[in-house]
Amino acid sequence: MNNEGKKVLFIVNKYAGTGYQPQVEGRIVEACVKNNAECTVEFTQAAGHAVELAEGAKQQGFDFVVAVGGDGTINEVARGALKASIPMGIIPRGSGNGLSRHLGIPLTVGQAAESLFQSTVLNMDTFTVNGKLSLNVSGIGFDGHIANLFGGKTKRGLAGYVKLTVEEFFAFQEFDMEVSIDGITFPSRAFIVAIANSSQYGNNARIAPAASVCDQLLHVTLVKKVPVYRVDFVYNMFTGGLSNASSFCDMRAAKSIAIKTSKPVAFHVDGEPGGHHTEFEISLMPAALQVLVPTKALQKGTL
Ligand SMILES: Nc1ncnc2c1ncn2[C@@H]1O[C@H](COP(=O)(O)OP(=O)(O)OP(=O)(O)O)[C@@H](O)[C@H]1O
Repeated sequence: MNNEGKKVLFIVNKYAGTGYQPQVEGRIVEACVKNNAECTVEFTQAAGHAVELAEGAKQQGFDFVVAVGGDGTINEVARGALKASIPMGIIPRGSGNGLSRHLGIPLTVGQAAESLFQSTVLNMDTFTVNGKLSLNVSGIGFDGHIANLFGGKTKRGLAGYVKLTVEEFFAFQEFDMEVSIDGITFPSRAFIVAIANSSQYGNNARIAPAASVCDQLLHVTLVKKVPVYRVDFVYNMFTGGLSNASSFCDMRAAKSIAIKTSKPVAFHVDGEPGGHHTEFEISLMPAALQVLVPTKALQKGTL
């Protein structure tokens, strides 16, 4: 993609990940100057602000917007970009960076900013859970429970996330539900129902190794409560080895999913808390979002 003379709006969430470093702005400006792009940097003032900024960008003459933050910020920018029909790029600054890792976007600010100028626009699938946009991985059950607890904490980051997960693991139980996948309904019981567009939550935890963001399919993984001594399950998740061969996993591909649980269960959308529901309507939006991905990553054919 030739970005010579392009006008770019960078939308920065200073509170994403482990905090803001002033050199972030410098790296962004450097990459833009090097590539003759005209750059504007806006900092989000509150949750939800990134949606507004992205939505207004097209009218202000920007060619594309760039989310600088974690999966929550990327989700907000995508909501605005979808409404305005403007392409978006990503500079990952979150704690897990699931979507960015899947898309092959470099994890350092300088390299990610530079990669925007050697990129291709991919028409990426997205989906909604009860009307809320999801780009990466959403979940019902234990991961939703953790996201709802974690969302209320002021001190975030990977260490805090791991601590909370371990503390809550023993008390949280599997739940009963009725699952409808492309119109076929069956009873099931799970600890987590992960609905994946990309392959991973973040930090290379691949809950749906076969997932692609442009296969026009959702990948649902129903996960049983795994005993703590089964460290092989965690090992397999981090090495991309989870499959239907595991007695703890039931993995399916789908165009539409509906779930009814026997009691209210917590859910999350791209890691952001969604509250508790008993009915979940999951709808695919094929090829809906224009995302700048590194051309090199696209050529590998694994996105
Ligand atoms: N200025 C702001 N003040 C408070 N919250 C903000 C502000 N700007 C954005 N937010 C909110 O911060 C939340 C967390 O952002 P984000 O998900 O990008 O970071 P993270 O949680 O650290 O990363 P990840 O989701 O990858 O772990 C989002 O829900 C977003 O709405």
